[in-house]
Amino acid sequence: MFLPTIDLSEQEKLSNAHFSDLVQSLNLLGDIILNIPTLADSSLIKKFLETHPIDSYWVNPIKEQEFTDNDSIIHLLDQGTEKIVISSSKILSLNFDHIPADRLAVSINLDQSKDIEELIKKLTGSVSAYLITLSINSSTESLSEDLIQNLINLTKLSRKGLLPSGGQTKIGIILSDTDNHNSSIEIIQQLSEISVDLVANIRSLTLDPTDDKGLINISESLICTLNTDRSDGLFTTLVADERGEALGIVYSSAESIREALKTRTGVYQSRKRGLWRKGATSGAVQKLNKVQVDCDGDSLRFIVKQYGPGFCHLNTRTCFGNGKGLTALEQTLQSRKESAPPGSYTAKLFQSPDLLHSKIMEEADELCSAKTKDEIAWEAADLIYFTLAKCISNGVSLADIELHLDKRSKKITRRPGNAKPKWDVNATNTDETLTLQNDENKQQESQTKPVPTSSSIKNETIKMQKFNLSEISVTQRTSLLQRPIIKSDDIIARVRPIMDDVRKNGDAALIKLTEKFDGVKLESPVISAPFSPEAMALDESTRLAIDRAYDNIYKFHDAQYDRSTLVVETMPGVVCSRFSRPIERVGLYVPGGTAILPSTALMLGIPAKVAGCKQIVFASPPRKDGTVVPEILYVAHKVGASKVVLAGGSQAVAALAYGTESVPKVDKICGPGNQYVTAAKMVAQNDSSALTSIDMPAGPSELLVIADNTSNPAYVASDLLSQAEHGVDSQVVLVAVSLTHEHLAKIEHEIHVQASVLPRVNIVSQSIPKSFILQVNTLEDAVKFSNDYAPEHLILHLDKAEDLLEKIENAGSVFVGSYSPESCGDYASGTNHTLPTYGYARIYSGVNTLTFLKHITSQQLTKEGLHKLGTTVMRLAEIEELEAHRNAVQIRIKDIEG
Ligand SMILES: NC(=O)c1ccc[n+]([C@@H]2O[C@H](COP(=O)([O-])OP(=O)(O)OC[C@H]3O[C@@H](n4cnc5c(N)ncnc54)[C@H](O)[C@@H]3O)[C@@H](O)[C@H]2O)c1
Ligand SMILES: N[C@H](CO)Cc1c[nH]c[nH+]1
Repeated sequence: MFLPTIDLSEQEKLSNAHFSDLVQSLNLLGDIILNIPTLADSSLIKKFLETHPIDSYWVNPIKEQEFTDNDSIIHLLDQGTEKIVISSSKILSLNFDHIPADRLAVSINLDQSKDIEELIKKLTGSVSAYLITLSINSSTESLSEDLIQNLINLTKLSRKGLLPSGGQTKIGIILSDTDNHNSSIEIIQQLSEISVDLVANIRSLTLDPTDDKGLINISESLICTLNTDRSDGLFTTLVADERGEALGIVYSSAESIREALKTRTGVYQSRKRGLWRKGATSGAVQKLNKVQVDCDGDSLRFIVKQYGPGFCHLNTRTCFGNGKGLTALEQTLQSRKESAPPGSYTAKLFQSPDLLHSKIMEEADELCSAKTKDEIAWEAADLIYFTLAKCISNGVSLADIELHLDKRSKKITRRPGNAKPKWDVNATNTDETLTLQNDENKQQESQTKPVPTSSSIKNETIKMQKFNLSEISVTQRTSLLQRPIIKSDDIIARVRPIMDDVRKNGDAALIKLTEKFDGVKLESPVISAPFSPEAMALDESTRLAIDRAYDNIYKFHDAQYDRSTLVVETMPGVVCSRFSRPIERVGLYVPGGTAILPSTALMLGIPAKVAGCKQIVFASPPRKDGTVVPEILYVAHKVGASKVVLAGGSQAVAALAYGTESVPKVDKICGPGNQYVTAAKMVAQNDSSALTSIDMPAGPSELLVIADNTSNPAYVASDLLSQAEHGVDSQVVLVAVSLTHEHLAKIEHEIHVQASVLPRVNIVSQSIPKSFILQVNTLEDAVKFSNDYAPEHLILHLDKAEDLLEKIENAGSVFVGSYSPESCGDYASGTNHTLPTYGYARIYSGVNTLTFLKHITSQQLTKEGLHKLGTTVMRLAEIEELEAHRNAVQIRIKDIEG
């Protein structure tokens, strides 16, 4: 057909209603070429598009191009230009290798180019269109046979293969005699037979069939290129919606095409009733968005926006029934927006932007944690539902979204794709970004990574997500109970080679890995007792605080140790007993990644000492100067530790499990830590050759608070923040029991205000939004949720909080009433702070004195006792067909009985 051009330097002159009308109709038919004088005049494009938003355009800088690099070309392509037209001389002198062929067109003047065949051969595969200027005699009615033959040769040459992304090279002919249009329809037809287009300026085009100024009629230009093998001469026409989904099949005639292009509505040719203006009687009218011709010119596709109940006369969306998937969801959401049945959840989402916000965040988070194919599809469906609800409530359709996607796909400059600091899961833990391969590069990267600062986040409200138990489904409740999935397999795959390295290469590996992960080059990885007084020197107040904490923790853990032997005579002459013995050698891990925790040294060292472990070895990541903090060394000294290993993560766990030249192998490894520490403990426990056990999985800190209207909002907020500050992966939960709106708002306000001034605001501003408030109506619901969640810490901010204790089934440690902040348990009241997380409180206890003990049973039978029990034992051995067992009793019984 033709490729229309518009000279943007003339747009002032052209801007009138007739011109706009023409532009809109040309936009229905395909690409429009925008001529600008030079690349420096690209502002003309912006100005034009502001008043004439067209879907797809090429840019043709028509004067000799003065650029020496192609930055301005890339900029235009990034902005949405479909193709840029470059002159043949420029395209050969500059390097356009990194611009896809699809986006480049070449202008060639046939009279001035000496060896056009050679040129086309050179450019094949690098460009997708040629605009060839021909000078022909203005009185020529049609193109000469020679010229046509010449063009056929060029066409064949330039279309030797298909383009890299499919399709064939486009060829447009610019006739240098632009003022003679009389013959143009014939020429268009001639050219279309060899699949070449005429390039025609908008000034030479018209929509008016009665126009006698010799202009080219747009509708006739289209019609003359179509062919049909139907006996009725009609063209099969596929009608599709804005997203390309087929609505039905109809027919078009020359007359209906003229009408459709003129009115820009769906007009077709009914085989029974003649010209058919779709929706004229039913109201289901169509706005015409595009008219496309198929690859061999015998059928059409009309892209339309369908109004009314649907395209089909049966009132369905399409002649093939109603849509499904995204289309159906969009329709449902749209109809809920217009009129929702009572109780509709979707309608509620439309009315509550906060709820919608929370759900989108929640679903995005769940999608990130999903692992299996099914889980991912399920979570993605949830996220799409809530995302589309947000779109529809704001008048955004799926087609609008797809338009953006298509626009983006045109960018040839790729964005770096980094996450914003707020969402960068590695932003606060530089260690996390390290991988086993390419560690050095990554380490540099992580050190320069921006971490959100208090000033960068102070404008955002730091708030938890909010749910109401009475409004969520059972599945949603279950998902609230889940912690972010631990990617055990991935992490285990990371820690195994580290552990193998330490196992094989001992101290050398430990020193190397400490340099790699903690950035410290050590001479020796171990400090041995007696520790130097200078290395554990403390100021008075610190020493007193540690001593006070030590005494309380010691007192409570000592009281747990029942040193007596349990003796039970199960029947006369049969005495069974049980006594405990300390585990001989224990390794105690004290975390030191995001915060150094001497309190953990107390929590692990004291019960080990109380139990009487003979060898206590601490491990903790060293400080940057290669030392360990004096507080940890002081505690190590107080509990009688023999060594402190200056290492963290999985390498420290491996050294304790297998031993190295300077680290003694231990029998049990205890202590909390990040995912690498936890995974390494699990690997060590499962390696029978290490013969090592562990305490439990003690991962990222957790807290659940149950609060009623008697609670103090400031206290509640302070408790939640105290655990949220541990790490970006900490999770805190507030179960609000019939809280008034005002009370809950006060707590939320306190959370934001207190969080904003914390030194670790960068951490809480990430962990708090991942945490949630659950509003419940009754205390029973609150306790049930808490028991199902099995939190590491549980705080009861309730009237008569102590009465609730008997109902608590699963929790690591409970804090009763408003004067029992969790921090007391973290440091000094006496209970242990190394507690099960991830819901393991269902099955594990926190660290206690028994953690460091094992129990041995013993028994002694008298002659009479054996005589009495003998027949029972022999019969059971007989049942199991274990003759030697039976015999060991019988041989004695025989003697006893003589
Ligand atoms: N559940 C409990 O009882 C309890 C008690 C105290 C602390 N905690 C938790 O313990 C955790 C402590 O974690 P942390 O990171 O601060 O200290 P950490 O000592 O557990 O881990 C730091 C070490 O991790 C290793 N590491 C880091 N990135 C690595 C990578 N990419 N590959 C291999 N190894 C890597 C390094 O060797 C580093 O020394 C926190 O989540 C905190 O909430 C839990
Ligand atoms: N709350 C942590 C256990 O999850 C322990 C701790 C150490 N220091 C402060 N707190």
